[in-house]
Amino acid sequence: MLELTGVDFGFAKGNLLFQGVSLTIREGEIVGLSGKSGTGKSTLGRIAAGHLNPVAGQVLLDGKALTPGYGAVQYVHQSSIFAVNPRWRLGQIISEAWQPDDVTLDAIGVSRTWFDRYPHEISGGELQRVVLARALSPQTRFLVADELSAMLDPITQVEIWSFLMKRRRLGLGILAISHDAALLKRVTSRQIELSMRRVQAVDG
Ligand SMILES: Nc1ncnc2c1ncn2[C@@H]1O[C@H](COP(=O)(O)OP(=O)(O)OP(=O)(O)O)[C@@H](O)[C@H]1O
Repeated sequence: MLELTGVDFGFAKGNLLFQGVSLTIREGEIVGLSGKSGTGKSTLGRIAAGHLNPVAGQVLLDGKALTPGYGAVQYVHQSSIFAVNPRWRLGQIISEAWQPDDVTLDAIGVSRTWFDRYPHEISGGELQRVVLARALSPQTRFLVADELSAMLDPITQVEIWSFLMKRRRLGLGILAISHDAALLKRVTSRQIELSMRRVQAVDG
């Protein structure tokens, strides 16, 4: 179980972006996170993945503090270009994490023919899929999917979410951050909304 308890965070001292945020994602659960632009959804997602430390509160994985560098919680952002080394070829970028099997690559829509190319030599949507493939190594137990499919065409979006829902049935927990209410309704079992300084349940 991935738990955030009483999390406060602010970029500037004395100016909190949000306060006392608690949320839980169980294995095999997809939780939706929505909220107005700038409320801190991506920031909360990065805290959940251990990329940022909260000012107060805790991030716990199975009741223990999240260990930096351990890949059990992966964060995939809408702007994948910032998440890759531009000097590395795509094959190297993916194999930094693991060697994905053909089933995973096909399901996500990643072609091995791209592996010799650099990040700027594929499209934004293709790069998004490469970053997702990299994030889904067998040791990944929770995925923070931050506007994961916003750059993708509707068919690819459906294919990727079908694959993620299969992985969910195998135990993957997902925090799905999105402005797309229809998508969240379709893929999540529970939704929460981040508004200034707090989080509240939308349903279930
Ligand atoms: N490194 C930073 N330093 C200072 N402020 C930051 C930094 N990163 C983000 N912010 C600010 O923190 C606030 C929350 O940003 P965040 O990206 O988490 O919001 P969001 O809810 O995900 O927004 P959106 O829906 O537009 O993606 C924004 O006002 C943003 O400008």
